[in-house]
Order: sequence, then C-alpha cells, then structure tokens
Amino acid sequence: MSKNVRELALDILLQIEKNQAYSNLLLNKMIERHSLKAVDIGLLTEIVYGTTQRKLTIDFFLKPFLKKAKKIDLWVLILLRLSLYQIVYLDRIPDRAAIFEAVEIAKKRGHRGISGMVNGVLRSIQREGLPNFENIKDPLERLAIETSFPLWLIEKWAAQYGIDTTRKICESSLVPPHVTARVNCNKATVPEVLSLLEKENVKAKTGTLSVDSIVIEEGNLTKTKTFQNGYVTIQDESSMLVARALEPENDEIILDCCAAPGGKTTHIAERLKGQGKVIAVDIHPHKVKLIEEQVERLNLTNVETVISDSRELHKHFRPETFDRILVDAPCSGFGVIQRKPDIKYSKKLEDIEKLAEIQCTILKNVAGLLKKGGTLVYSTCTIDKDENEEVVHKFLAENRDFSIDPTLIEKLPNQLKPYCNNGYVQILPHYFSTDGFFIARFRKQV
Ligand SMILES: C[S@@+](CC[C@H](N)C(=O)[O-])C[C@H]1O[C@@H](n2cnc3c(N)ncnc32)[C@H](O)[C@@H]1O
Repeated sequence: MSKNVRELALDILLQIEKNQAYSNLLLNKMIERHSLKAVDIGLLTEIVYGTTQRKLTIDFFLKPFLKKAKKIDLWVLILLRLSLYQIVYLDRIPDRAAIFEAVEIAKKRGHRGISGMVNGVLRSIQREGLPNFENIKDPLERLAIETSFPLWLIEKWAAQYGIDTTRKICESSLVPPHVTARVNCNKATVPEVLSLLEKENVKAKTGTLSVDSIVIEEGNLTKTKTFQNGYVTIQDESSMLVARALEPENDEIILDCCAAPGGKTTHIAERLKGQGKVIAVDIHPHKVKLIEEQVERLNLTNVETVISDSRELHKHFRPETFDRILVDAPCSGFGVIQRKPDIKYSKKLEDIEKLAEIQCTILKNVAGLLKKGGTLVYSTCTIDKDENEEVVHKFLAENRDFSIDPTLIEKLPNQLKPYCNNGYVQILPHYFSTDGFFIARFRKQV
C-alpha cells in the first residue's frame, strides 16, 4: 500500500528517534525509494526537519494535554509532534487538514481508541491554546524550551558565550538552510556558472562570504550537467574558507588528515591547478570512496587517497614530508545543526570530551610530518570552545616548535576581521547565515 507524505514523515522520524540514522540520510533514501513529486519532497523535508528542530518545544506544548493519557506508544507521540508542528509552524496547512491526516494515520496504524485520543489532544490544543513560555521562570531553561535545545548544551554555551549570543546561535539553527556551492574557478567564472545554471532552470546568486561561492535559490543543483561535469561542488561558504586559510601553492605536497567526503580535499586540489599532490586520508573505507567519486567528477589528477587512522600516520610517512597539513577534525558538528538537527539531541557531554582527545592526538601525531617552516591548519564545524580554542591551547603548550600564525587574518574575507583572534577565527552561524566553523592556522619553526 502506498504511503502519503505524513506517513513517510512518521516512518523517518521514528527511525531518527531510535537513533538508526541521521535525518538527512534517511530523508534522501526515502525520497529516492518513493520517487516523490517535487511538491511532496518539499513538504516531507519541511515536516521531518521542522519537527526534529522543534521537538522539545513541541513536547512542552503537548505535555499538559497528555497528562490524562496512559503510557503512549512512541509512534503516537511522534504523530502528535508532526501534526502539531504543522498546526503551529506551517501557515499554509489548515489546522483541520493536519488533524484529519493525523486521525486517518492513527486509524490505519492503531485502533479506534488511539485515533480518538489523537483527535482529542489536537482539538483540545486548538481550543485551549498553547502553554506560555513565560511560565518557565529560569531563563536558561526557558531558552532551552523556546529554541528546542537540551539544557546542558544551553548551560555550556551560556558559560562560554553569554546568554544573548547563545540565543542567537540557537535561533539561527531553526531557520531552513540554503544550498551553497563552490565554483571550480579553473573551469569557469562565477558569472559563467550562474548563466549555465540558469539555462538548466536553476536559479542562483553569488554568495556573500566566499568569493567563489554561489547560493541556490530554486531548482535541484545535483541534477544539472553543470554539477555533473564538475563546475561546482556543494559546500558551505564558511567551509570554503579553510582551503584559503591553508593557502596551498604550486607543486606542494599537502596532507589532508580527515578528508571524507572530500569537500576540502577537492578545493585544495583545484587551488593547486593540477600541480603538486594532496594525500587525502580518512579512517572509513566507505567514506574514502566518496572522496574518490568527487575526484573523478571534478576530473582531478593530483589527489591520492589513503585509508588510515590519522593518529597512526606518523608510522607510515617520514618526518617532515609535507609542505602543509590540514586537520579538519571529527567533531560534535554543533555548527551544522541547521542541516542536521538530530545532532543536538544525540551528542552528549562525554562525546565532546572524547572528541577533544581525538582532535589533540591527531594534531600531536601529525605535527612531526610537517616540514620546518610549514603551515598547519586545524578546523572544525563546531562552535564548542572545548573542541576549538582549548584544543589550540593544548596543542601549542605541548608543541613548542609551533606558533599560532597571525597572518590568518590576511587570507580571509574582510567581513571576518572582527572575529579573527590572533591566528584563529570562530564563525558563529548567525554572523553570515553560514555553518558555524572554527579555523586556526599554525606555523612550524624553521
Ligand atoms: C569533519 S569530517 C571531514 C570533512 C572533510 N574534510 C570535507 O571537507 O569534506 C571528519 C572526517 O574525519 C574522519 N575521521 C574520524 N576519525 C578519524 C581518524 N582517527 N583518522 C582519520 N579520519 C578520521 C571521519 O570519517 C570524517 O569523514
């Protein structure tokens, strides 16, 4: 029996809740399997992302109306969440349509009692209105509920950035993200790519932060010949700044330690204009394949892939082999919550501690592979200081032959100057509506 958009949304949200996969991967799989129409893809994406983004807020709204209900099944709770999401946040869907669909799904999946309960809860909310955030007295707790972030994370960021900035970080993650892409400037200019895309019915404009970036306004980029023929690569604007910070030149040999799926590897290789070599390492074989696919699509000849734990690379390469090294480390990903909302619920404090340890070990173990006078760049797509500034301080304290490189500021766009702190920069997602990113540049003593 074929399923409608809301039933598919329920299936996906159920799998996310059971920690079976990330929302973006599940969504893509489901869209392909059910060959949905564009309008249904839009609605499915909106319901899955929106319900996930607002989960804790919606649970706060539901709580008083579920007091009388006995223990409810997880699928029923999720059905209520996604229906309430439509009622509260999607203006174009009439409340009665959202309630009708919810009741129909409840009938189909459960029994009369359940559909009656779903109907009763949603209609009571409609009648009585939503609970008020003002009733939550503690400001951090209120912020956590209003923006749907776990309290421990709000408390951690409030201690690191203050409550006002924390609010901006959290609120910016609730806005739907846009797709951005990097133009392969060896093949065409940004205006040329914009006009190629226009001919393929994709509307795009130039980006605001990175000179070689475009922002997609309408259409599916990956289906175009322009994409398939290697003129563009999907990448966030802040992520594009990392290759600039590394500044690869001429025939240099570059090590990219945590390279999959290859966004920065391919950017570095493009900037080398076919010269030199990028050794792209990743620990997961299936992810190394993703780098190879991108290298092939972009027709790059100066990339070599290696499957390895980067903490072990000092056993495989001679000391002082590389001119430049990039450590784009595994991290909590709190800078990309806008794209991967489930991260904010699945990552725990212990994960941050473990990740910081891995980040420090990778940096320490690859440091010896850099030539004297060489450049090391450390980057993450997170905003937590324990994985960023703290890792930088620890690395510098333990590696006296390295210093932070204040020239980083010259490599980056002018808009970033206020945020550059003597060799490193923390981009928060609300500054430029990009992913949150951290970039530090080090120089090894001659
Ligand atoms: C932030 S992602 C890298 C993104 C990539 N640089 C890009 O621009 O497309 C981190 C990567 O590190 C890899 N990784 C995790 N632990 C690793 C380790 N110990 N050694 C090498 N790679 C590792 C993960 O598989 C993941 O692909």
